[in-house]
Amino acid sequence: MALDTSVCFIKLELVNDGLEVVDEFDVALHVVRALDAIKTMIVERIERECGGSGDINTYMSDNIVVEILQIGSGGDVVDRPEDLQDTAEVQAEDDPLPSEYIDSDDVDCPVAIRELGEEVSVLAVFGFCNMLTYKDVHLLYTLPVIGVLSLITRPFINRSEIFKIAFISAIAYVYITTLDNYIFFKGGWSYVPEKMLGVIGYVPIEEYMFFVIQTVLTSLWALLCVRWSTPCLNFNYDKHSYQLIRWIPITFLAIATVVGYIIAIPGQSTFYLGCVLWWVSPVVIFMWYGAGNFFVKKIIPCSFAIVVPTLYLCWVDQLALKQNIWHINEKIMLNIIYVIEDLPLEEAFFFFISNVIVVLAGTCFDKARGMIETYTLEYPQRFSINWAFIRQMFWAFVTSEYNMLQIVTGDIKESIAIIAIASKSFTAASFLFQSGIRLDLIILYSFCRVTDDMIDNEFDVEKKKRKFELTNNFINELFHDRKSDYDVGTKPQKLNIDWTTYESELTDVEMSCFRALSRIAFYLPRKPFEELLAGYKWDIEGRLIKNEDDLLLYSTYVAGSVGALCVYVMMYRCDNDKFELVENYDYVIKKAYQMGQALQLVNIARDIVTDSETLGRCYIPTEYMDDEDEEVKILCQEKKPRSLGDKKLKKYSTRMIHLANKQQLESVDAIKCLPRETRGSVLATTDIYRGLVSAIQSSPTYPARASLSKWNKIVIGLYSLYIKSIKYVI
Ligand SMILES: CC(C)=CCC/C(C)=C/CC/C(C)=C/CC/C(C)=C/[C@@H]1[C@@H](COP(=O)(O)OP(=O)(O)O)[C@]1(C)CC/C=C(\C)CC/C=C(\C)CCC=C(C)C
Repeated sequence: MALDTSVCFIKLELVNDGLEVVDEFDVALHVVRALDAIKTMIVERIERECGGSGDINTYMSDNIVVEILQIGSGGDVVDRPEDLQDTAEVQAEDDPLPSEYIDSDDVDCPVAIRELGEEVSVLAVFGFCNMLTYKDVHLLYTLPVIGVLSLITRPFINRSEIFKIAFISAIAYVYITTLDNYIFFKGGWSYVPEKMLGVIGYVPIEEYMFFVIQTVLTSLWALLCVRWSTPCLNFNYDKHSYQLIRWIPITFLAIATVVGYIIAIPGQSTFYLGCVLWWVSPVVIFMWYGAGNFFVKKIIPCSFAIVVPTLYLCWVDQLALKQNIWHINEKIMLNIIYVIEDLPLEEAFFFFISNVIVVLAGTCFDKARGMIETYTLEYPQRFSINWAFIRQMFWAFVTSEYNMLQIVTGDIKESIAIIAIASKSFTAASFLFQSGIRLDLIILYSFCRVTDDMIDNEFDVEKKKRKFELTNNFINELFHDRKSDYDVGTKPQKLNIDWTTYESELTDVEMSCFRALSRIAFYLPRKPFEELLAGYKWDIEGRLIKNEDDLLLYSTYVAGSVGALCVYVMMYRCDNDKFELVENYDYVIKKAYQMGQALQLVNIARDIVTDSETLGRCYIPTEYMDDEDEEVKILCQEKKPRSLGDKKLKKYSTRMIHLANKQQLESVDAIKCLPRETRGSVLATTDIYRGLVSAIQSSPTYPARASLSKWNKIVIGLYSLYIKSIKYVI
């Protein structure tokens, strides 16, 4: 066995009123504690000499090996540490063993012990084998976990998340550094110098690294746990319960601060617990004030975000304690409860509470961002790393939701319900975007959906026309002050829309979608909405599609326009304000139109049968048909698409799919021009939708309404998000 031998001197003093052993040299004490043989011998010796009984805790260490070569007896003091500094063999040859020599079965290195009346001293040469250092703990147990989490969270990391993690790490660093130095200074923790890179103040360098490492690790994990819900769904508008949830925990935390301060007496068993309580509670009080209600609404994902890293870090800590990398002074702990072997309650509590702080700090950030994204009019600053935005974040954090208009969240809830029912694919895809983009895409989707349904599902032609007129008026009112087709605003403004006409003629759900759109319309251009309406008009008039130019024009109206609007959402809501100035903006918008066309072509290729059967519509270019009049009659009047036969239906759909593929191929590279954080998600969204192509083509007959299984959507989505997108993000 390869041994890295060292010499150390251990002094054990017998305290007069008992036989307590006081350590002066921590490292050596670890050795003593690690060795049953030494413990037994010392206790026997103490009992023989002093008539008392010793109580020395024993910790068997896997990686410290010791052989006891020499023991001083009575006044015969062995005082030659130099002799022992060489090697065990030299020591053994030079000095014949005294009678008290203890031969231990399971140790390899020499130890000499001497006694000085009431004082027992141990001179020990011990060896470390395969010993972990604090640096190794990071290299083996914390940094690889961060590496894995970074890979998993890569598509969801944006400037805002980086800013959040950096901000929390900086605060945690300053805050915990002070506490840690204080506890080390008061002797609460000690460490083995050989196992550290060095010390700054009272704290090892690796410990400073640990503050940041823990914050990053827990924040990345928390991101995976908590990012899936739209922030405004976690707002509490009930003032009474809001105040209870806010003040009851704050009262307890205030008491904990005072109690912690009182019991944090250096050298006492309550010192560690007291320090943690009085240091940590005030900061939790501050965060709970602004985000406690938000946290409670997300209690399940937040708990998961706290508990998993806490358990993991406890396990790593126990490992390090076992390896004697650091040591907690038993005198400053209650010493009653050990969570698991070697791990005292206070230590586990320290990890728990520090993770609570990290997750709660993230929640504060998410709540503030949620307020800003939901109440754009009240919080007009876009994300930017500057004082104006940070100030806005602070006000959004301290503001109680019940003081804000609840109808805003009500409208968003309606929009979420609409997308959830109408499209599983878009619902799933929406979760791939960060919360602000997700929210506005959902608002956009539901507006498009309800207006499209007004045309498709309304069988009374007059009513249909009236609803179209209302929508047209609404768009005109919304964009009346725009100077050009693609003119957009950068700051939200109060709108002068007379809602009474709409309220009397639209359903509640439609009203919600109209109101929700009106709140985000300031940064959207007018033209794509006009095109969308042109597409609806096409449908109302039952206009036929004569050729591929017509097909592309119709697709531009109903879907290209949507693609362009999606780009505006992503540009405005992304976490990079430079996107206002992107040079090739026109190019991206043109390509977004093309991508929209590609998806609409897939949609038409899939829905030949349902469009005919349910709506009496035909989007197949009539130039494809062998007998135009006959086939249009079958599809639009008789509504019997199957009578065309599978072969023909497949032929038409295949031609349209070819056109879709061409549009998709020509546009997909423009994804590179979108904000980085959205690229993977856009690719996944469009790929999931385009997955319908293989569903249509793999069916031997023309399917009624081809769809993808949930599993297939997941596989395509993950592949696009993690693998295919690499080309577009680097
Ligand atoms: C992730 C997410 C929530 C996205 C929302 C996108 C959005 C706002 C879609 C609107 C959909 C809609 C209802 C439009 C009305 C007209 C219509 C029916 C269009 C067809 C959509 C299909 O939806 P669905 O399957 O639910 O329709 P039916 O049940 O058949 O009635 C369309 C096929 C249009 C879809 C088009 C897009 C989502 C645009 C895609 C383009 C981009 C995201 C831009 C990419 C950018 C570059 C630079 C390439």
